Amino acid sequence: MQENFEFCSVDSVYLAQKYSTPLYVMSQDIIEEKIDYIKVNFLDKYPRTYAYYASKAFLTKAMAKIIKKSEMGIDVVSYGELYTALDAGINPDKIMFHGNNKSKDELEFALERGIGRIVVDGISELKLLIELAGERFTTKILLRISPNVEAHTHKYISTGQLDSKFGLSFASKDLDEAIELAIKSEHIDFKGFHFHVGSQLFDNEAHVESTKKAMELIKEIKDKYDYEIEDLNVGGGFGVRYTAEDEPMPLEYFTDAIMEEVLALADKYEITRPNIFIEPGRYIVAEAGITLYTVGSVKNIESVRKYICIDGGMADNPRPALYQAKYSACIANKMYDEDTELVTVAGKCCESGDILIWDINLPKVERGDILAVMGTGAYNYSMSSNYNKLAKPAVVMIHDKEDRLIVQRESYEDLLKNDLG
Ligand SMILES: Cc1ncc(COP(=O)(O)O)c(C=O)c1O
Ligand SMILES: N[C@@H](CCCC[NH3+])C(=O)O
Repeated sequence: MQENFEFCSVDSVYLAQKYSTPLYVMSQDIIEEKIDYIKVNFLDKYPRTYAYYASKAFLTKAMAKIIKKSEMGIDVVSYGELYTALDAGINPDKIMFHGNNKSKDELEFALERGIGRIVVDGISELKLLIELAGERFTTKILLRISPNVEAHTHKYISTGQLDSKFGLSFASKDLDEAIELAIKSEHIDFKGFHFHVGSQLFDNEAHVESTKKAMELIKEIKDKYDYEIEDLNVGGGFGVRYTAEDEPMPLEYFTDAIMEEVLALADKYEITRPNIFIEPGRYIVAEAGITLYTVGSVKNIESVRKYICIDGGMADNPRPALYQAKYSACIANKMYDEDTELVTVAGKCCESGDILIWDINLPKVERGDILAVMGTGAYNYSMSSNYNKLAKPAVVMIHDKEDRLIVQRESYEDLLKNDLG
């Protein structure tokens, strides 16, 4: 009897038949293992440390509920993410609100709901927030700094360099002005700084360099204003394995190095060690997800390339098109076939760039086979679109070998529901 690919002990071909394809499959067990790892290797290891899940990586009500029952807080960047987190019952105090262009409505909503910390991205946002807070609210804020460091990753997911749309540039006039304003304003409670240097990082240099700069800034503020900075949020960015060539480092390679700097510099500068926050997104969910597709057309251009075409593509996973991201995959119903051939996995959108995987060895593929793409838990569902009027796939959650539909497949009525004709 032929054996199929199992994901967390559940037959993936059975899932494809039960829920149809394309299908996102997430594992609650893997997500909880990752959260537990953060707890043991960071939160329990160092006092006054906090972890916030960067919900842009993957957010549904079921995911928010997993975070709610963990020790973690949640990072949101829009009204939509904030609304989802609150709807799932997350305590507003455990929400960190980010974004490089928060609207007046978003800020007002955050103030009214008593969101834990607002990460202010620039001087104009700070002024707006102070005005909105007025006499009615006092809110805790962090200032996002752009520490002017190079992170070794794709240009589009590098965020800590000088020329960046995020944060207040390190050692700039705007930053000096923002610090002074934040300290003097009675309507906000200035807690500290945030930086996020980039995503899918395999080395810790950018984090360490930025930590040094932030600690120096904290000392300068103590000297100049006799003001004690309490919080330092060092962002996320911890890389994961997508293919066998990737060599991700364990979380503590980043966090231990950051804490080492923080502790040494707090001693050296004779300042109180700040509370340290991290914000992992991809690290928690990427490897907890797979996507299942059905193979349709198979096209062989002799001596050039063999394409296998699937029923999804850049609409459900734009990462290969955007960042030349690489993925591994298998034919779920031919798991143990040893006779393989080199093929290219193409999506069904009307774009030549809609290629999910260039060059992968797979067993002889035929129409109707099920392709399982690994490591799609982060920035796939959350970045999906309806391009070519494709309906967004369903999401299934596996927990203790049981499968549960957590997001329904979009219907064609859904696609037209806001279209007034
Ligand atoms: C402010 C902020 N925090 C956290 C993250 C999470 O990053 P990652 O998914 O790489 O951990 C991001 C996204 O890159 C971000 O912009
Ligand atoms: N969307 C990006 C990462 C998010 C960056 C957010 N600052 C990716 O898929 O790799």
